[in-house]
Amino acid sequence: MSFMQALRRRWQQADTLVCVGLDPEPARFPASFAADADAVFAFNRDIVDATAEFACAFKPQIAHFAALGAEDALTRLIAHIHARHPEVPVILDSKRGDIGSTAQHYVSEAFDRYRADAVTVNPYMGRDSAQPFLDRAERGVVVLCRTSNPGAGDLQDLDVGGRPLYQRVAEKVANEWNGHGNCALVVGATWPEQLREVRAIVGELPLLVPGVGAQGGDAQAVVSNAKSADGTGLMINSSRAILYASSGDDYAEAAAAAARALRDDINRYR
Ligand SMILES: O=C(O)c1cc(=O)[nH]c(=O)n1[C@@H]1O[C@H](COP(=O)(O)O)[C@@H](O)[C@H]1O
Repeated sequence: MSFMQALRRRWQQADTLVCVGLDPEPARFPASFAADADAVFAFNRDIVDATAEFACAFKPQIAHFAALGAEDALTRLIAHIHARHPEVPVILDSKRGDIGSTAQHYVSEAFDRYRADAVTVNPYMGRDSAQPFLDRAERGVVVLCRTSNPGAGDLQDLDVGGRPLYQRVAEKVANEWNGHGNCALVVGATWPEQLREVRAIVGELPLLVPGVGAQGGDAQAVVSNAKSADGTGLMINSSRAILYASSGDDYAEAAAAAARALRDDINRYR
């Protein structure tokens, strides 16, 4: 099953638009992990098992693993998700983009080494840098459009022929890069107005929306501005607010409660 099929099925069957972000920071793990040599895997596994029923996708962020030399933990974590929660697709957040010959290696990294179902991609280098990802029709390609950070507008709002660059990115991806129907866009929850504009441009294209929780984005504003016509179309990501909901022994229950609360909050406005 392709990433897009799995995502749509998950939206319908589990009735959730929550993407659970997996951004390990060992300093924030509960004290019980201090002596665990495999803490990065074990903590994330527990979070995954506790939150899977509320998740339309999991999104491990690669730098959080690579900086710790924990690539092996990432490999095993994604394998664990596929084995135990095969209905929940995995988006590897690596924001790649390079000349085509190098991009091929990033494609292998995401899809063959880590076995992710989708990957985040930076469009700055243009179509040929994204093409090796786009060619893997069964995998998702989630392209940065209007990111959640305070400086997003520095480049993404630059005027390009009377329209901001991020709107051009949205148009290009929806109309030119999506030949295999495997594209999605990243638009931050911190920008409700831009979410509305992007939704108007891209029709039913799925949007990955990070920025609720720790970055302060508002779920109601996201849903009312950016849901698709059938009340889906969104992967609303929260990482730290779920992962570190409690630093006590109840970390897994607290993560599940946070994911459930976000799901319910989102569903109230769909
Ligand atoms: O591509 C992303 O996932 C992403 C894009 C963006 O515009 N903003 C953004 O925060 N992210 C990622 O989404 C996650 C947000 O984490 P929290 O702020 O803890 O929920 C991090 O892994 C970021 O790297």
